[in-house]
Amino acid sequence: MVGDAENHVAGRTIAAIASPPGRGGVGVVRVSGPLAQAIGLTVSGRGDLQPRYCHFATFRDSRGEPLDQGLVVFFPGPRSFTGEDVVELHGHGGPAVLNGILQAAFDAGAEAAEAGEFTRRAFLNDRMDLSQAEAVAELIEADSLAGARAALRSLEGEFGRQVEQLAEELADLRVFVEGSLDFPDEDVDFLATGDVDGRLSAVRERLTRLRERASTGVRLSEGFLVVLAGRPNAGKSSLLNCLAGRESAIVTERAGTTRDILREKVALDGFHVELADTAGLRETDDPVEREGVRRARDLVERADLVFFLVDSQQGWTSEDAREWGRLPEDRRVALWTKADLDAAEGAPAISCTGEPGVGPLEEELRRRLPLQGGGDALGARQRHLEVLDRVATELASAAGTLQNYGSGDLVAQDLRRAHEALGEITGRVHSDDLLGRIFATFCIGK
Ligand SMILES: Nc1nc2c(c(=O)[nH]1)N(C=O)[C@@H](CNc1ccc(C(=O)N[C@@H](CCC(=O)O)C(=O)O)cc1)CN2
Ligand SMILES: Nc1nc2c(ncn2[C@@H]2O[C@H](COP(=O)(O)OP(=O)(O)OP(=O)(O)O)[C@@H](O)[C@H]2O)c(=O)[nH]1
Ligand SMILES: [Mg+2]
Repeated sequence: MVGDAENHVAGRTIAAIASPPGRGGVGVVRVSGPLAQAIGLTVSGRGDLQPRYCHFATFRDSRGEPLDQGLVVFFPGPRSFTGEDVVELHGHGGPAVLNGILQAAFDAGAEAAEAGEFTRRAFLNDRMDLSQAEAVAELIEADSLAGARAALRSLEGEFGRQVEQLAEELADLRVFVEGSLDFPDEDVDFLATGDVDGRLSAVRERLTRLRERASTGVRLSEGFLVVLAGRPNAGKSSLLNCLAGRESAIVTERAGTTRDILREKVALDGFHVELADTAGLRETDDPVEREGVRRARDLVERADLVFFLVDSQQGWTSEDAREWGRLPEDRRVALWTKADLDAAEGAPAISCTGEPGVGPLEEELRRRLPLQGGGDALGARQRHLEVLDRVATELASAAGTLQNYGSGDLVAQDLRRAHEALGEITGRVHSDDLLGRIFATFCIGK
């Protein structure tokens, strides 16, 4: 299905509390759809609403009982967030008041908005493409300024424009390659004359660059998972506490203290790093500890980085060697602990209680995690990376075929698939199912 406004008949008028639950200075009930203006008039008791103007009013319920003093704003479509008539009722930010105002809007003809429905309407009414709609959610979810900036770049349309540009270049290439298929008997090698090869490499390079910017954006919002693993008593929980700056995990001199996974978030260069303390790795008959070890091994598989802690007083044992061997090779870093007690060599050494502190661990984090590139990151989601990877695979296949003087048909097919996949990012090509999955993750009122 192709996303255009005709597909969307805005019959229903929707309403929801747009501000977060809880209490705040001000709270907003937002209404969108054909009845918005009438609802604004009814709830505010006013005779008229000047477009895009803040009116002071007393909001009343359907029996005429006063609910709140507030401000009402009317945005006639299409110059509104959703592209439809929108009314905002700004009241005091408490649950009783806002639920009362929302109920008054329902009584005047509105229906409850679904999660993300305002933004979904903005998309369906061509106010924004899908990457922008998703950036709205990224922006709201951002809890670092770097993450918010990346989301804003995408909200302003930067991601969508980059994708569209790639799509146009692919469209040109397709036209050329498909055109050449109509002259199979010509002597001239059409694919060679049009520099299809060169143009394709240029597109692939831009795609790689875009993938990097989007992947940094995903990282900014999702952060990194760093697992502290090691044999019992290595000092994992002490390290977690020290990095978190609070006594999060129980620390004792007994081996096998930790069983559950404990998580603490820290910030590093604008990125979130989630540190996970785990049960000491060993074979044991204790069923509780065994479950802890199982969970630790599971988590290691999902980690971006695993620190394997080794007690420098104990030295590197055969058990350490065995556990180290089970860790993912490309994501493991050995770390001597308790360096205040014993000088260790070979791997970076840290101490939670004395010299050299935990600086060497931070150095390793900076060395091993891709923390750079935040400056031009684009707010994006895992879904976008998957699409870009699919596009890259198709284009790699096209390039391979070209290099081997393979059939133009195959090249055309790969280009078509790549081109179509790109459309899933901006929503040029979308299904109701895709929209359903995307907007279900939004909050009500967004
Ligand atoms: N009170 C309030 N604050 C808000 C929002 C809102 O809906 N209400 N937003 C909701 O997310 C964000 C702002 N986004 C908005 C985007 C477009 C339009 C809008 O009316 N656009 C018209 C007019 C543009 C103009 O005058 O330049 C348009 O695009 O035609 C409004 C809000 C953040 N702050
Ligand atoms: N001197 C010194 N002692 C430490 C340091 N880190 C941990 N310890 C001690 O080592 C012992 C074990 O520390 P934990 O942090 O509980 O070790 P763990 O790896 O979490 O152990 P399990 O949960 O049993 O797997 C405790 O007595 C800590 O006080 C350190 O940097 N210096
Ligand atoms: Mg522990």
